[in-house]
Amino acid sequence: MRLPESQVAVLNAASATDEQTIAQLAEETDLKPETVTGAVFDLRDDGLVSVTETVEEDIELTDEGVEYADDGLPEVRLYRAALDVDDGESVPMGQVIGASSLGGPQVDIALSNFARKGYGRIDSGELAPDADADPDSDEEAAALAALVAGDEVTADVLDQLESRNLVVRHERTIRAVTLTDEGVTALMEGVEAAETVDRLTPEMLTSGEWEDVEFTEYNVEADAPGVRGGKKHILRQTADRVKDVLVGMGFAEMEGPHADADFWINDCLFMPQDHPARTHWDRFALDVPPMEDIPEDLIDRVRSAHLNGVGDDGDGYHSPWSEDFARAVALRGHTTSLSMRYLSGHEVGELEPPQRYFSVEKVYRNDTLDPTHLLEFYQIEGWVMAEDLSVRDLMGTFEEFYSHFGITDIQFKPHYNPYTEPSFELFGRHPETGELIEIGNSGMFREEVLSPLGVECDVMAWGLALERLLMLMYGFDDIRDVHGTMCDLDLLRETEVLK
Ligand SMILES: N[C@@H](Cc1ccccc1)C(=O)O
Repeated sequence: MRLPESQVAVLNAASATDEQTIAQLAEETDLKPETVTGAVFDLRDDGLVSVTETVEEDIELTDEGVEYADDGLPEVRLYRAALDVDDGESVPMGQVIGASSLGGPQVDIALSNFARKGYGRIDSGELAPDADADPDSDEEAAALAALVAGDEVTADVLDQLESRNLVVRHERTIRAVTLTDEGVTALMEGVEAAETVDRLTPEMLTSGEWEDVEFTEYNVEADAPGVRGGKKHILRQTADRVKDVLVGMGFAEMEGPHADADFWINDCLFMPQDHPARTHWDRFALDVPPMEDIPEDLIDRVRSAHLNGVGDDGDGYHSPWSEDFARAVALRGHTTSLSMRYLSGHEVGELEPPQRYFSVEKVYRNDTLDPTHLLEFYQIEGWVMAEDLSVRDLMGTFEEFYSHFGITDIQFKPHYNPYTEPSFELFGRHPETGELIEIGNSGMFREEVLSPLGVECDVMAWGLALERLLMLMYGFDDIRDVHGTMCDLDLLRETEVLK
């Protein structure tokens, strides 16, 4: 039998009784591992060898992990320093930190693990080490040492180390190769290397030799470095998908300014001017001239709703209402400003029911960045204007919308908004953590909102969080996995948004 040279080498090196890995065969044949892999696949396809694959996990200490393995965990060092400073009593934190020779971010790391791991209490600037704590039996320290020594550690402590970024895990496919009976027979009958070439050269072309050579077959299964081109961010891809779904449900898209007058962002929504959300704590005010282009008659009707309410038995806020305040420009904290612009007729003229509109756009809030909050995020805004709408219509719309994303267990909770009545929040269950997370807010616009806008029928409306939808779809639990410097590149590269 004639086979390509690399296959002959592998076949000779393989054994019918002992499994050999690609690495072992590469060593024995002096071929590159990828060449061996290619040869092995070809031999397997010809029935001459059999291959079993197992996935193994490689655990590697990060630089920080190596450092702690050498110098000790920061919390352990802090504990020992606390004992040194004072035998078991409570001591000022600054003094202990000074004595511990911990510096920079390690201080925070030490403090945050100190109490968690039972090394003592931290109380108004004092550290009280627990005399009974035993740093010598610190599980995490022991696990780091075991990993350095190449020993096994339990899954629990490994998870802990991974969550502290002290280790990273990689998966590796190990292929073990043995000769089949046919392989043994072929070897006994004699296997010779056929001349094969894996590339065409100019010389072969000019000499005409190319007509006679045997080409190595392509091995499309060989391990190869991944090629990564640019691609749309999964958030953007999901936004596009949301737009497709909503257009499919009969909605038209709204557009409008990111920086808008408070009038559209808040006043039209019957948000009292002294509402806490309207202070500089929550919004990003802009130092730009006030907005001129607001219909005067609408301003009059909104002012009157705030002062006196609407209808015969209406009631307003009876507190001052300032037009200057309403014209001031800020970054929108929700895209309900767009809904106000459209419902008022200011954007596309007066609208006759039924109507459906949506937007998938950015909003800005002066929140504190954490795993579920960003300062800028995307809202899926929407509303339906029609006669005789009910909360049942609203719920049904959400059920239909989310079902397009495979989410079928939405929960509803009564809520309060100054501009809707009734109102409710939407929750979805996180596929990994099992937690219920808030994914949106909604309701039926109240009379005080609709009447000044000149709308005479019902309007149901909502604002849903696009990033939260993504969390439910892809199971990550920190929004910073998809944004900013801490993002999870593998997640961003590998996640495919279904069309
Ligand atoms: N503006 C609300 C969402 C909402 C829109 C319309 C009606 C009711 C609620 C928010 O940002 O949370």
